[in-house]
Amino acid sequence: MEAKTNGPSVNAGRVMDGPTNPMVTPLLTDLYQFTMAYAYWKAGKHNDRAVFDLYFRKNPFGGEFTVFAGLEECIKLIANFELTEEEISFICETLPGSCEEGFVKYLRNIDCSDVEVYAISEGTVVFPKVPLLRVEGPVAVVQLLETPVLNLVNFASLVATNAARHRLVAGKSKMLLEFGLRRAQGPDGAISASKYCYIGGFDATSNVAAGRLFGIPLRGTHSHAFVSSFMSPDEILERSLHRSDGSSTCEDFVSLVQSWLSKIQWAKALGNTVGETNQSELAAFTSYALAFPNNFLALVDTYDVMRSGVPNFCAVALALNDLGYKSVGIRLDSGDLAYLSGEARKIFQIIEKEFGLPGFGKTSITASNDLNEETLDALNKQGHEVDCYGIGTYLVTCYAQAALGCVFKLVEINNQPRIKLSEDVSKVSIPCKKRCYRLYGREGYSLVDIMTGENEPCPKVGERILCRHPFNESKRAYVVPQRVEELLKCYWPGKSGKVREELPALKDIRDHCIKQLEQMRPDHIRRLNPTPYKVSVSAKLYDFIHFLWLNEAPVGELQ
Ligand SMILES: Nc1ncnc2c1ncn2[C@@H]1O[C@H](COP(=O)(O)OP(=O)(O)OP(=O)(O)O)[C@@H](O)[C@H]1O
Ligand SMILES: O=P(O)(O)OC[C@H]1O[C@H](OP(=O)(O)OP(=O)(O)O)[C@H](O)[C@@H]1O
Ligand SMILES: O=C(O)c1cccnc1
Ligand SMILES: [Mg+2]
Repeated sequence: MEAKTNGPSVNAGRVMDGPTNPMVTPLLTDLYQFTMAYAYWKAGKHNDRAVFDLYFRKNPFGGEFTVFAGLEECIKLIANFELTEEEISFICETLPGSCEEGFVKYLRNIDCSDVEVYAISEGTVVFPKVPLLRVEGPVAVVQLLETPVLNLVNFASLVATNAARHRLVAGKSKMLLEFGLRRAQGPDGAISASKYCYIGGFDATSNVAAGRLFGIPLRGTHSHAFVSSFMSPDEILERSLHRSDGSSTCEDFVSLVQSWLSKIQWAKALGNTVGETNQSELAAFTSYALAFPNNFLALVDTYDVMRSGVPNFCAVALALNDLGYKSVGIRLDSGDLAYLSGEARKIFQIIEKEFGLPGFGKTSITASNDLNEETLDALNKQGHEVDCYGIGTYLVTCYAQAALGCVFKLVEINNQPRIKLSEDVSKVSIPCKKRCYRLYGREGYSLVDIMTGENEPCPKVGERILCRHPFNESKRAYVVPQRVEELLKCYWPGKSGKVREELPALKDIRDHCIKQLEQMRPDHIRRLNPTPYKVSVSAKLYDFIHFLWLNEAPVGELQ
């Protein structure tokens, strides 16, 4: 998917590429956003100044943290938010009833030059109720943005969180490869998953288009088809291989491999356990090594991992070693990955000693096959020798949870705070245009996020501040922050004249995310029964929420 756009935007005097996916246009919204725009316009309300918060109510995957992602794409949408004549005609034909000419003129002129977007930096660890984006502007335009920005943030944050959770279970030292393209929900699901899994802490992807679009490292092995496509070593016609230093040429690499295989078969250290291996598999490995002598990695489970795949790999690796090449390793794609990785490791260590190959015991073992958080956790508990995981289906489809559930709620209009009530307290919105801070304690961990009204003084280092649960009167705590971080930064200044935050490079977003997770208190991010992170409001905002709540909630009458 090429990063094509409707053309660079000149909105607000800025030039910025459009979203990655050219389908992301102002029409990628729900019909009701356009019907409301028409009704606002009819009522002369379309330019009322509205403030909306984008937030979620519950962390995904039974956890207590979320990684925020998708911001760059939102800003690119906003920067390029203009309707073409064809799009305007389509909207007018589509709206129920007739569409007045004045509305057509209005649509011709809409853009986001008068919209302000404050957001938390992409890759930040975030929590329920805290706005990830605060979008302010003419109500009709901001409503049109609701659906696309939710679409751009929901999956991005969900899959980045899923990736981060896989990273936490796998541990820092393991290599994580995203293999999901074939199983993802369509092309955009796949491209998005590759991008946001990288942010969440994966090292590389197999998705070539994502590698090209975003500069994500590309990695891969080979498939069973490659192995089973060979019938016998006689098929290999070009058998010569230069030494790695170019000093000489081995004219018959196939025979060299065969001679190493028989040495392995006779090796006492291996207890004469290696019998006849599958020769078509050996042919496939030999052929792959001839193609990639510097990057030889073999999928060893096509026929029999221990009886054939591993000894065949070792024979080819030893032959490559004779010519000065270091092999990469093996991939296991079935069976008991804990057991097989342990057995393969033993063989590598024996070969290191028996044939004097320093480092061969550390040959890399990649595992794949329906892996997920649970299987990684089970492997850790059993003990294993896997160095690298290739993970597809469960990761990119977010199998454990279908959606994040971010919402976009009106919190102020024409400077009047608004609230949305609900029988379910967790669904009551937090009114007002707000500022949000993260307060850090003595040990360097963040203690609490606090939301305040826009004009309240900012919490200060060393000064005690009361942090209140937004809805539960008895839950409150004093905090003396050692560090205060303002969470919402200006990413699209509209006409405010403020300086726009730069959109960081993907690698920097990933580094930020990894650092954020390292700085979390471990009990917030553990898998089993994690501790909820505290999200609070200032005393003043608390009082105001409850004043507005009482004001808006009709008093019932008992009969
Ligand atoms: N030691 C282990 N502990 C827990 N789960 C494991 C372990 N080893 C492998 N698994 C998981 O068990 C499942 C095995 O799946 P399945 O039975 O479909 O595959 P298989 O029989 O190994 O291979 P295939 O049918 O593809 O040849 C996979 O999800 C895999 O990730
Ligand atoms: O298992 P996932 O996490 O989705 O990872 C990707 C899988 O895709 C490939 O094989 P594919 O599933 O296409 O075939 P196979 O299972 O029959 O090997 C690969 O060998 C992995 O098993
Ligand atoms: O490169 C691989 O091994 C790979 C890529 C995608 C899916 N399964 C495996
Ligand atoms: Mg599979």
